[in-house]
Amino acid sequence: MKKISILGSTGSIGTQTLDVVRMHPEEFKVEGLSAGTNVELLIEQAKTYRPRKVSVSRKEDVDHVRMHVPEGTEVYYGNEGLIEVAAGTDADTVITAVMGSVGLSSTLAAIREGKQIGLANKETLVTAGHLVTALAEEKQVQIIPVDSEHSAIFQCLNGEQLREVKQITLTASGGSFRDLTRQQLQHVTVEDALKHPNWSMGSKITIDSATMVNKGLEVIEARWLFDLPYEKINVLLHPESIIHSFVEFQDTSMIAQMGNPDMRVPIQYALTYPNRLPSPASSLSLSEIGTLHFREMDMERFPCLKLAYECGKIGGTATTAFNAANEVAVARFLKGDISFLKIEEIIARVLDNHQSIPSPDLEQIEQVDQQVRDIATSL
Ligand SMILES: NC(=O)C1=CN([C@@H]2O[C@H](COP(=O)(O)OP(=O)(O)OC[C@H]3O[C@@H](n4cnc5c(N)ncnc54)[C@H](OP(=O)(O)O)[C@@H]3O)[C@@H](O)[C@H]2O)C=CC1
Ligand SMILES: CC(=O)[C@@H](O)[C@H](O)COP(=O)(O)O
Ligand SMILES: [Mn+2]
Repeated sequence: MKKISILGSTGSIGTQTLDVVRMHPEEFKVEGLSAGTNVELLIEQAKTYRPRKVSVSRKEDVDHVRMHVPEGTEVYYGNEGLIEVAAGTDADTVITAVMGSVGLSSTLAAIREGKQIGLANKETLVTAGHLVTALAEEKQVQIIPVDSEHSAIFQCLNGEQLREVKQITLTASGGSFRDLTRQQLQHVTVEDALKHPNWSMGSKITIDSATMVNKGLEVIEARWLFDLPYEKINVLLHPESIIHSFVEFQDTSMIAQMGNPDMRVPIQYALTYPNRLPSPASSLSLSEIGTLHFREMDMERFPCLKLAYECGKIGGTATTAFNAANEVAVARFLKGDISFLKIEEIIARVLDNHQSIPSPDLEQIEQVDQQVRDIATSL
C-alpha cells in the first residue's frame, strides 16, 4: 500500500487525486491533506480519508477545522502547515497540486525527507527548477510528472536514453480564445476566458491556457524534468487535446501518447508508475474522432510563449520573474481589476526591467518573487 500526501487536496488536481484513491482503496492510504480556504471540503475529505495531518492557509480557520476532523488528525496552518503535510508524515509520495509558487518550500521539504514527488505544481519548477532538481538528485528522489504533456513525454521516453532524443513536442489546445484575433482579444471577459475548450481545471491555469503562458510554463517545466535544451523543446497547436505530446528520436521515429482529456490518467500513472491500473477515464475511439488537427504556433499571436522561451534561455531569476508577474496579473484579471491583454503587458514590462541573477539561491528567489509581485501589483 502506497502512503500519500496531497498538497492542494481541495483543488481540481487534488480532488481528482482523491478520485483515483477512491477507485483503488486497497492501493493507497492518505497521510496528509492541505487546503487553502475551502475548509468545509477539507473537513469532508478528512472524515473520509482520515489523514494524520491536515493544513489550511489561515490561522483563523484552525479551531473550526479542529472541531470537525476525526480525533487523531492534527491541524496546521500557513506555510509551516504545508511543510508538515509535505514532509512531516509517513507518506512515500507527495502530490504537489497547490496553485502557484507558494508550493516551493513545501516541495523542497518533501524532497529533503526523501518523498517521491508527483508534480502538478509546475510553477515550482519554473521559479526554482535548478534547486528542486538538484535536491531531488542529491536525495535520489524521483519527480514524476502529473501535467498531461509531461506525463505523455515521460511515458513516450519510457526510460530511453536522453541522447536518443532528437526533439520533444508539447501540444497546446490554444485555450479559450484560440481562434480570436488580437484585435478581438481587447474586449474579452473573465467569464469567457474561463471556458476552456477541452479541460475542466482551476481558474488560474485556465487563464494561463488562454494567454499561452501555460505552454510557456510547460516548456520551462520540460527543460527541468527532462534535462533538455530549449532548442529541443517545441510547441504545436492541437485543438483537440487528444495527442498529449510526443517525442521524436534520432532515427526519426516518433512516439506519441494519446487519450481523451482526463487528468485522472496522468495522476494515477504518477501514483502507480511503473505499473498501470484500470481507470475511470473513458477509452478513446479514434474512429469516432475521425480527424485530428495540428498547426504551427504563431508567436506574434501568442507573445507570452515567446517571452517564456526568452526567459528560459536567459535562466537565473528570469523565469522566477516571469512566473511571479504572471501570478499577480492573472489574480488581478480574475478580480476584474485589469483587462485580458494587460496580463501580457504586465509580464513584458516586468521582464523589460528585470536583471536576471544567475544561479540564485532560495533566499534570492524569494526576494525576486516578492519584488516582482510588488511591481506587478502597481502596474
Ligand atoms: N487542473 C488541471 O487539470 C491541471 C493543473 N496543473 C497544475 O496543478 C496545480 C493546481 O492546479 P488546479 O488544481 O487546477 O488549481 P485549483 O485552483 O483548482 O486548486 C489549487 C489548490 O491549491 C490550494 N491553494 C491555493 N492557494 C493556496 C495557498 N496560498 N496556500 C495553500 N494552498 C493554496 C487551493 O485551496 P482552496 O481551494 O482550499 O483555497 C486548492 O486546493 C497548478 O500548478 C496547475 O498549473 C497542471 C496540469 C493540469
Ligand atoms: C491538463 C493540462 O495538462 C493542462 O496544462 C492543459 O495542458 C491545458 O491545456 P492547454 O494549455 O494546452 O490549453
Ligand atoms: Mn498541461
